[in-house]
Amino acid sequence: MRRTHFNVLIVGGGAAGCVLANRLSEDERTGVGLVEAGPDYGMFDVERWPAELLDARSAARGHDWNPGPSCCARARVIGGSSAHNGCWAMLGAPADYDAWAAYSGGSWDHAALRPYLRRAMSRLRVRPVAPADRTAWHEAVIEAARALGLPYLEDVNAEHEREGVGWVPLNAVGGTRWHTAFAYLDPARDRPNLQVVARSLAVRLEFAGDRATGLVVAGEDGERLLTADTVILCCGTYGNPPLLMRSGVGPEAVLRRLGAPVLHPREGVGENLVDHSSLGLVLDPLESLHAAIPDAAESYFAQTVIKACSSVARDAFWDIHIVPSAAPAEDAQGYYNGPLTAGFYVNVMAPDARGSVRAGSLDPEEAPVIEHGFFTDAGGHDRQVVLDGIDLAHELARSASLAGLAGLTPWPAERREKASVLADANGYWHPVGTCAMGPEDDPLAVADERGRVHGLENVHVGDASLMPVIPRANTHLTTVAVADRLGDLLAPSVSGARGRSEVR
Ligand SMILES: Cc1cc2nc3c(=O)[nH]c(=O)nc-3n(C[C@H](O)[C@H](O)[C@H](O)COP(=O)(O)OP(=O)(O)OC[C@H]3O[C@@H](n4cnc5c(N)ncnc54)[C@H](O)[C@@H]3O)c2cc1C
Repeated sequence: MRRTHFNVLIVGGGAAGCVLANRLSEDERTGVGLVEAGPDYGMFDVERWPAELLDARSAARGHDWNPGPSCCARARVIGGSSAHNGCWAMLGAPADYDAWAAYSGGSWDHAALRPYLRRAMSRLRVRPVAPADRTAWHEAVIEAARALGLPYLEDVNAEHEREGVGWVPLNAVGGTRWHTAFAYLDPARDRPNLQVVARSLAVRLEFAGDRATGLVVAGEDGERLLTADTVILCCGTYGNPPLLMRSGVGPEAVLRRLGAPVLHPREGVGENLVDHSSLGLVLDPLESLHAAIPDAAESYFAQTVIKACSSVARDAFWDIHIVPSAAPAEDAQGYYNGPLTAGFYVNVMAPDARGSVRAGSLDPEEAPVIEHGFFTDAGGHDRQVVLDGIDLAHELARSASLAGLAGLTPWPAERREKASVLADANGYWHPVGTCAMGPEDDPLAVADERGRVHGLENVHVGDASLMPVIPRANTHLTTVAVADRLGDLLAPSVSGARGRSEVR
């Protein structure tokens, strides 16, 4: 029988949602609902799952929420963006996680997260790029970086390593993207106390005072109400603020403009958006590169990473990721079917700039208004970092091992100007922070160290939007670790054994 009341309702079945669904349904007395706007293709099965979501070699775009700029991509499917991402399994520097202590009364730091990060790597079956898959392009990148004095990193995630070049670890089993729906949801699917409510768009939360009583969802049969003792928001960095705003929680002026009820004003909702900003250095693939990679679509597009320190690095650890790429161009539909391209993508890993996410309207299908604010920091720190990275990318391209594979295209000096950097800016697909953890008196903070939204009794945030500081890494592993730890922190208080209400 399909339930309509749950002890815990997890809203958003993405990377974090799948982890929390697993962890909180371990207690068979806890009725858990997992609401997902997109489809659920069920247990891992090569026949049932769309090939593009299984193919780990490139990020897939066929399940995107809204057509639009690549930097706003996010997937609408069980597994969320973990089901279409690049499978890079990277960790931040210990200092990144230690910086969370200031936002959590000391309870989140590297020591607290470390076991969860390690567990995420094991559950997601992280493995190195197999020697047989390594392309001549990426072998040449390693040689070029070493020639410039960057150390070769046997393990790009080793905690003591500060800079260097190495092969990227991937959460892939063979060529299959091993995302959180397979790693976390599948092992829990048979539990009678867990129900996946797919193709159901969360419209708004219903409140009685400070307590959420339920969630209105829109599905194929129209709108219906799901009730819950506790709600955990896992709609992602772009999805949580619009849902809260439609529900009457957010900056008062924004709620009024939207025409939403002003139930729980909270200025930080949707603020503090941060992603790793980036610029590209496009190269001209030479005949030798075409010959070396006759079918680029058959290989992992991004196999190596260069971690480097800029001239304004704030500690001894990298603040730049350079992603070397030799891959087919993206076509208009977002599929990688075009001719071979080559280049370096330079990413600012500890950016100062901040942006925001707002609901576009009260219509839950309308795309959110996303302002990344890339390179808008007043001090110009982020621009300096990216230009240092672009300089390094030029040096790499000129090196003996790469110059024979791809030619430099013009990069005129005007491109260093602020206006040009702003116009060319892109992201790295790692948005975090729009429902950030922090003390109640911090206007930018939205949730406490247990993810509970300030001012609300039973609404929590459980995903990437909770991160108060972006790690110097791709964000999937950290998101999974955050959700896993929240699972431990919240399990006792959400347990159905507490008898607040029966699962019906
Ligand atoms: C193209 C791309 C490539 C990436 N590559 C990498 C990589 O290689 N390595 C890495 O570490 N990280 C990568 N990332 C980032 C990583 O995937 C994210 O950090 C991670 O998925 C964030 O998890 P989340 O749970 O916060 O959000 P998501 O995984 O996005 O999950 C949110 C879920 O909520 C659902 N949802 C949203 N709104 C609603 C609503 N109103 N009602 C119901 N459901 C809703 C969505 O459909 C989705 O399933 C990439 C991201 C993208 C977009």
